[in-house]
Amino acid sequence: MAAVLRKLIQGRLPALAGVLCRRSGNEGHLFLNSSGSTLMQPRCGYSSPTESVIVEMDKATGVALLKLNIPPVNSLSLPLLTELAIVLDKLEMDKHCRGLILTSAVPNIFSAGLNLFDMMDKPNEHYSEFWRAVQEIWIKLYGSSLANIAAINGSSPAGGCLLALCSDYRIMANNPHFTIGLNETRLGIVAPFWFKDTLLNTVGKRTTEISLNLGALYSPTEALSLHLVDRLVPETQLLSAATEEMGRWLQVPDHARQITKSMIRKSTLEGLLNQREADIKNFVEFISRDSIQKSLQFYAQSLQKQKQHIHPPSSSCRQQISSVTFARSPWYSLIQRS
Ligand SMILES: CC/C=C\CC/C=C/CC(=O)SCCNC(=O)CCNC(=O)[C@H](O)C(C)(C)COP(=O)(O)OP(=O)(O)OC[C@H]1O[C@@H](n2cnc3c(N)ncnc32)[C@H](O)[C@@H]1OP(=O)(O)O
Repeated sequence: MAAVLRKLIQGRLPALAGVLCRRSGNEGHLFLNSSGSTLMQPRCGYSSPTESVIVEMDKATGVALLKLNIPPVNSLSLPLLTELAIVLDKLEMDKHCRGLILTSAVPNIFSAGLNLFDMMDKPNEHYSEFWRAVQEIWIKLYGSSLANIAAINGSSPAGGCLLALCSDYRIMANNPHFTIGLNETRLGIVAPFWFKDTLLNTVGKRTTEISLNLGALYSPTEALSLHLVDRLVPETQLLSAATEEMGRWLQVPDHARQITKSMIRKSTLEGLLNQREADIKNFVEFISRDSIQKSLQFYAQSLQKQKQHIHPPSSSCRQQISSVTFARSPWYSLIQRS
């Protein structure tokens, strides 16, 4: 099987070289680097030095529960992305690990998406390093050989939604106060093509068109109806539901599931793998523009102002927002006030 997977990556999926390939046996794990050469990796534990990524490994089932743990909102900062990348590599290398459940240790928030302050008022070198780290996480999660289930236990805008979209299956806590979606346009920024492709592969073209253009954030019920998530459960049952669902995925032999997953996601992954440097250059050029910086600053400030001055919208006001939910959008609040 190792030979089949290696051939698949080196030959038929050349651009996926660098995405992990696993093999059984006593000799450890096989990692194919971007030049196609093999590196032996020792087996290791999953400590994250700052505890910003907590991993609880169930040795009996081979399922790792990974909790993001950066209060207040699990924003994806450069240090968090770096730690997450290390943990994901370790899990991928562990031959006992077959499945990953991604969730949050922060109450009511899955992830607030990319850390706004990593995209503001920084030198271009920082933007470049940050964006490479964002790309890396997407490549590792979307290209993971593990069965991957997102247990979405809170709001999940923008990059937070992307994390969830990388999973094979999404279960969300059915709490009407939570929202999920790619809301980038609401910040005056643009979801990159690989964010768009990940959404497109999940919900189809028409929903992608509406969601991305409007920067829509959806309630769990709306997200379910659009197939942005696969199932809703009461908050208290989220982890047991994710564990039960994982059992279904692990009934399938790993090699068959992994090759099938590669086949389905290959072209999307190649879209970025073939032009990573150009994508970084594009991001740096875009994010460093004065107009974009002003937009982000305004957005970050309004998040803070919202907390200081604005009460949550009344239920009648929320109903008016209706199917495209802009709840929690500082822009919406500012429009309402003016
Ligand atoms: C060519 C391509 C170009 C560009 C592509 C770039 C792509 C970007 C994708 C992204 O992910 S952009 C980030 C988008 N994220 C958001 O819009 C989320 C904004 N946050 C919220 O809506 C809310 O904070 C929340 C629903 C997540 C949580 O609400 P709540 O529990 O009420 O917390 P607060 O709003 O009071 O926030 C607490 C604290 O956290 C700060 N914060 C919130 N989000 C972020 C963030 N993304 N990055 C950094 N910091 C964030 C917020 O300002 C508060 O800070 P305090 O100092 O006031 O405590």
